[in-house]
Amino acid sequence: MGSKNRPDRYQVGKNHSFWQSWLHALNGLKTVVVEERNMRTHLVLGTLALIAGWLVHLQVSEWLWLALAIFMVMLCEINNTLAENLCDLVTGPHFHPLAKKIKDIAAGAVVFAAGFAVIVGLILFVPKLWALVSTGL
Ligand SMILES: Nc1ncnc2c1ncn2[C@@H]1O[C@H](COP(=O)(O)OP(=O)(O)OP(=O)(O)O)[C@@H](O)[C@H]1O
Repeated sequence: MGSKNRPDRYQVGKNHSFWQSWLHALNGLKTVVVEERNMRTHLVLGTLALIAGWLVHLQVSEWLWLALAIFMVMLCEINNTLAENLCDLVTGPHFHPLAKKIKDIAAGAVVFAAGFAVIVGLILFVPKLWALVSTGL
């Protein structure tokens, strides 16, 4: 059955099972990836950071910091998408100062988390790259 004909297409009540909740949650994540270019950028950068971590043999605690940084950015981007969609639902195509405030704050949270990720990246990778360069010289 195509997605357009699924019985839950116009569902407004509670989910009937754990699996239905799970499917809707996965669908929400897919929507963020498909609709938000910034989320795809975060995914690419996060993957590159994981590959870099594997190349420089991060320790377990370092992997945890890296994972935290990546997840924080993505969580904030998901939240940002949520705020954008809620504002668009309420205001439609019209300007509203509160919509601007909400969207700008949600975007600010992404920048804040990205700043944390940059700091974590610098702390983890700069010493290892420095050690590689200095042993290579
Ligand atoms: N209805 C509105 N009323 C007032 N300002 C708005 C409204 N919609 C958008 N804006 C302003 O335009 C900016 C961009 O809008 P929006 O967040 O929808 O686009 P976006 O390109 O998806 O943003 P992002 O780069 O954060 O993902 C907002 O941060 C906000 O400043």
